[in-house]
Amino acid sequence: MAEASRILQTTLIPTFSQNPSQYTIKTHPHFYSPPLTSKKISPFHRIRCSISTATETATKTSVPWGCDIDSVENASNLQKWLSECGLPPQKMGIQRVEVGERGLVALKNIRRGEKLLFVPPSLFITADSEWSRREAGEVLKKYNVPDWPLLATYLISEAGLMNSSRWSNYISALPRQPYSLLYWTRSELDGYLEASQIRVRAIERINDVTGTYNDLRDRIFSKYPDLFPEEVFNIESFKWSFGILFSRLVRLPSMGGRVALVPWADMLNHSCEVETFLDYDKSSQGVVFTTDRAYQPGEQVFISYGKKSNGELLLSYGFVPREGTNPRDSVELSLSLRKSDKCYNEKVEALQKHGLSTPQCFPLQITGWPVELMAYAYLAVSPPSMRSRFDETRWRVFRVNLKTISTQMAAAASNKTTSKKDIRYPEIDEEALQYVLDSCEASISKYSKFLQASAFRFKCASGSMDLDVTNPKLLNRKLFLKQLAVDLCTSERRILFRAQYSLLYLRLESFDQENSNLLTRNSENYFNTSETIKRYKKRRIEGSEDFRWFQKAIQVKNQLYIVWHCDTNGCLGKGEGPGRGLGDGGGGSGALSGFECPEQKHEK
Ligand SMILES: C[S@@+](CC[C@H](N)C(=O)[O-])C[C@H]1O[C@@H](n2cnc3c(N)ncnc32)[C@H](O)[C@@H]1O
Repeated sequence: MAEASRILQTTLIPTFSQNPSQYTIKTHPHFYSPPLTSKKISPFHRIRCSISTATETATKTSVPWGCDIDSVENASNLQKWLSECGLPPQKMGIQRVEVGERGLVALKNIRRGEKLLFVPPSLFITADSEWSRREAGEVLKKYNVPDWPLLATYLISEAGLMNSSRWSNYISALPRQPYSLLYWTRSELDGYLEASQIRVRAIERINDVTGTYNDLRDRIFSKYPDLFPEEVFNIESFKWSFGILFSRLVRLPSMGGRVALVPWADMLNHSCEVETFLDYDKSSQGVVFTTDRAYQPGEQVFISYGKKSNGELLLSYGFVPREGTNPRDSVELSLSLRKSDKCYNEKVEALQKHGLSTPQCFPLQITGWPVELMAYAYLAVSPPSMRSRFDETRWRVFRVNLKTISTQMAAAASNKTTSKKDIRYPEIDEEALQYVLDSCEASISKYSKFLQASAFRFKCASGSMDLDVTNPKLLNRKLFLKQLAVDLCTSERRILFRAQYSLLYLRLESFDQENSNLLTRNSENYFNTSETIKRYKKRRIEGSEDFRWFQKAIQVKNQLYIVWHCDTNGCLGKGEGPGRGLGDGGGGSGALSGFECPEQKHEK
């Protein structure tokens, strides 16, 4: 299934929430997803974002410029034109590729550590680029329009001039209609991405784009209709230009973080397996990247778009990497205070002091989560008797407790022995763990509901339609969007399963001192062997709380096994141990690496 999304890659929009949560995963200084509006430099931070995406019609219109997303012909013309304009001879050529539709492919042997591209600044499009219609540019500057809306308008202005624009060869090679989240209807977002927090971010972005366009129209375009005619400067063309910026704009660290469209360099596709990124090279005076692996002729050359989660990649670039290949993958877990909490208001205040709110999203990664998540959980479960400790001092105490928990988590993740004295938690620790577990479970069940329903519908659809999934043009739009959503939800649910497993492990450790030796000595089989269950039964009364926990852990462990082995590949491959499928880059040691399930033994 992930195959379809690999073939049908889309162009989507990146982060430009005006108040990004402090807990969003930091991104790489690369293909850039900055705020659309900047409070510092722009009067546009007042932009109205009340427009809803509730249009129920899928996009009917597309702009009259650009090309089909897989048109190599237009891209070859682009290369020819760029060479005439000073692009030096390249070791790569544009071709149709398996990953990303079009991409740059090695024409010769390329060594590791080699510098490639050398696109000179005269070929960049930046906020300072000269406008073919000078008066239009002057008007926008007079209104101090920030970089993003300025560049979006610039692109439309040049595109509208067709062949008389200096950039016509570049614009002709850009996709006419990126498969952008901007083109998803509200009901598609609600229906396919309900379980994922990406849905909310997509809606915010759509509203931001629409709000920005409305603001430009009301404040500027309507006053200069000759310079900004509505036939050209309309919401469709803005969706297009923002879609292009979101998926192609580059931030250049060596140019002080300047953002630019860099023709040719923006034909490179992303791989989670490389780390190299585009930057300006002062010595050669051009945009370059340095390969971090060798390529043979015919191989596609990749760069990294940054340390982004699968959700962020979908949001910004319209694709979901192949399952288990993104070591930076993360999922946002939403935590909130209970409305019935007697100390609700005091707790909200305490959260505010730390820049948090209710609900609050925290990124869970395969390797862990921010300490603030557990601090939040502590606060959420604190009884009224702890009222005096909701303040900052108490918050620090929470963090101290968290150190113990983090140590335990790390130990759980590497199957290492933990010292017994660390394992004792006060009552509230267990409650806090339970609170996070409940949130994980609630989130998992949303994902499972969607995935189960999708699996059923896919079965029905593929039975009734003869779908050629290798041809994007033949694939039904809805099936395609749903497949992207399935890929995303599958990867996000796996991280939640992992977190749930780690929490269960901790919970078991915390209230079963007696068995900690057994646990650490024999952790590989702790959740699985009948031997362990027998020992447990001997020591514990069946039906006791910790026995129930133990059963639950086995259940989760089995779920994980199924998810990692059957969901993705549909088979249990030799050497595909659970640690592998967790996005640890294929070499990391996941909490479950080394665990063996009966099925796996059988497979071997
Ligand atoms: C900077 S452009 C790269 C060039 C693009 N393939 C083209 O033909 O114009 C970014 C877009 O390429 C596609 N892309 C990049 N990396 C990809 C990947 N690993 N898998 C699928 N699509 C990818 C996505 O559509 C993304 O929005």
